[in-house]
Amino acid sequence: MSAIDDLPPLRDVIREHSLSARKSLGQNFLLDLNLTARIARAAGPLEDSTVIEVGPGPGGLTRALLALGAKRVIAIERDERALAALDYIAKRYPGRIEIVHGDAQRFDPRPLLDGAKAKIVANLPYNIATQLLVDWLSIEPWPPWYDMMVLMFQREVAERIVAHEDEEAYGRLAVLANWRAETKILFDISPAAFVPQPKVTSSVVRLIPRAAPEPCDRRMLEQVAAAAFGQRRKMLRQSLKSLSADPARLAAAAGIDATQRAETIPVAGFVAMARELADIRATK
Ligand SMILES: C[S@@+](CC[C@H](N)C(=O)[O-])C[C@H]1O[C@@H](n2cnc3c(N)ncnc32)[C@H](O)[C@@H]1O
Repeated sequence: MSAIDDLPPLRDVIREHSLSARKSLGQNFLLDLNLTARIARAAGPLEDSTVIEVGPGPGGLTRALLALGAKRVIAIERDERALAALDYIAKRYPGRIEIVHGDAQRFDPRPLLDGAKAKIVANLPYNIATQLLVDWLSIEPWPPWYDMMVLMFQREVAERIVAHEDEEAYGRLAVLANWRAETKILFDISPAAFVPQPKVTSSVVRLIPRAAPEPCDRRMLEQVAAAAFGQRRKMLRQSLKSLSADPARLAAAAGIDATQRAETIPVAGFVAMARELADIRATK
């Protein structure tokens, strides 16, 4: 019997289904059900929730979500071998889990949600984790179809998500993430908890989408952040040249001193510059 349910230990499931981890699928399995329960609990009370899980693998996190009362888990998995393995969970929690075979990068859960908000909870495959997050933060129209994300990343990526100005990890990802969501690193998980062990520590990050982020065109924001951080050691009057013939004026119109560098500008400053850029483009 396991720590959270009456199902077999994950090591037995992996052995029975020959689920040796594949690097190409970013597979590092978390076999400690106390830890998967800690991640599931970080998503708050689950009783009325529909949870989207990316990459359930042998099902450690899936089991925790269901044991803690998630009303429904929609799990999308690319690895066919894992689909067969997950059957034991479907039998234990009839009607509460839907397993979708496919690529999370092409998966739109909206038709399955009937307008209700979901939570995204996942130990993401590290090779596509950042891109998945950017896609979820770029959803239009905003607010999106989820009301919370609890996601595991490599520690270094987690730091780039939650960073603020004047911090080393501050960059394009933090601007997008903190513009659209409240972000927080909740706790770390050591490499020793995974099979196989990754080289680096992982962190669980919670993102709660803002209902009304400061209005601006997301693509303009991305362009300003890309130009400014593309030359992060340069002053804005230099780094924004690719966007505007008069970058000092663009910054000044947004209330920003163009002798500053990208890393010192808060998200609100990027938003103000994105609005000015949109105005300049509109009057051209
Ligand atoms: C880091 S493992 C996590 C497995 C499990 N949730 C756990 O915590 O032990 C990532 C999982 O994502 C799956 N995966 C990889 N690429 C995927 C994709 N594009 N779409 C859906 N699942 C994917 C892998 O097969 C693997 O099961």
